[in-house]
Amino acid sequence: MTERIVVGAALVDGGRLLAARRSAPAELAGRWELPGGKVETGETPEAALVRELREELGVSARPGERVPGQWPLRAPFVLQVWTARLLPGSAAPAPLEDHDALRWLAPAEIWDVPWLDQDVPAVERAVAHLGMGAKGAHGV
Ligand SMILES: Nc1nc2c([nH]c(=O)n2[C@H]2C[C@H](O)[C@@H](COP(=O)(O)OP(=O)(O)OP(=O)(O)O)O2)c(=O)[nH]1
Repeated sequence: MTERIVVGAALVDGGRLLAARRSAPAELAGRWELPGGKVETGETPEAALVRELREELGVSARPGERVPGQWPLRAPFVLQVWTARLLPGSAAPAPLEDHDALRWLAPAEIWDVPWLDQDVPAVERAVAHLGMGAKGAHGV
């Protein structure tokens, strides 16, 4: 089966990472994820990221670099993560679709939310990549 990419944004502003709580489907609702979504045919992951952040959060964002690695989701999907920043003049993020809460997490708060299980390694890598690791914060 051909792999399909879900892009997740490690959206950072003021040294904090945005986490979004899913409102659907039932098996994912209440858990936290990196905002994003499926890359469509003919679309680059970066373009998908910008589109999804506009649709889901109402923001104007620019993608940064890819966080190395990819993480398996329900087949055929795999999660890839890009860093992202809000463009000057962007609206503040709002949970317009798919989510019912948003939080900007400071480094010491990254593990305060129940991330989707499959997102945990991706968030770990993103946080390390961004230099946001808080000593002793995870699993202690
Ligand atoms: N956006 C996002 N989706 C994730 C993450 N982790 C994870 O397991 N998923 C799953 C949830 C969904 O089954 C799938 C992404 O689909 P989605 O519903 O967000 O994407 P979409 O907006 O393109 O949705 P669709 O209407 O085309 O189905 O990947 C994550 O960190 N971010």
